[in-house]
Amino acid sequence: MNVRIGQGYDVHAFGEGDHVMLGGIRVPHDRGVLAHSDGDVVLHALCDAMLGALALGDIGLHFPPSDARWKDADSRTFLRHCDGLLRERGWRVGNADVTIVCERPKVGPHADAMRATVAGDLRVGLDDVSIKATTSERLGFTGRGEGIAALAVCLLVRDAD
Ligand SMILES: Nc1ccn([C@@H]2O[C@H](COP(=O)(O)O)[C@@H](O)[C@H]2O)c(=O)n1
Ligand SMILES: C[C@@]1(CO)OP(=O)(O)OP(=O)(O)OC[C@H]1O
Repeated sequence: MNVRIGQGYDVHAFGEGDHVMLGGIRVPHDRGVLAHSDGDVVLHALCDAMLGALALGDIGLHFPPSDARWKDADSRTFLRHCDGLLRERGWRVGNADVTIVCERPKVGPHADAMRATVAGDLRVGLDDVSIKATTSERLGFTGRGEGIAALAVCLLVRDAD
């Protein structure tokens, strides 16, 4: 079996709003995020990890913020598109691991719903997708509640020729 690995990172600032989209799930919060799309840092970091594993550029290359088509877009569209790019080259996600960094909202109660949504979109098993969270102990921009960040690592697999 052939393997490739990629990593991704994304940040969005908090702004006015009543929810944040994380891993395709609407998480109630007293803030929203500032973004061109729905601002889902989990899916953006994951897309970048998937694209990075095959050196296919990054999310901004495939979905430019200058393109009005992606205004308020559902980031699951990006995820499914990236999955298609991998699969048409013979690859699929082996497993992915995401860490969300924020003081709030509390991610734990929503993590399994996010995993199920992502696993469904990637057509992989639930156990192939990990989504977890940490605070930054009130340090830095996430610690001050100015924004939310996510880091993703993704292994791609392809059956040997
Ligand atoms: N936004 C968050 C942050 C953390 N968690 C959970 O709390 C645990 C403790 O966080 P520390 O930063 O103090 O280590 C963490 O392991 C997560 O399980 C969360 O759900 N949402
Ligand atoms: C997702 C895109 C879509 O235009 O815009 P944003 O929602 O602002 O998110 P970002 O993480 O900055 O990635 C760039 C863009 O591809």
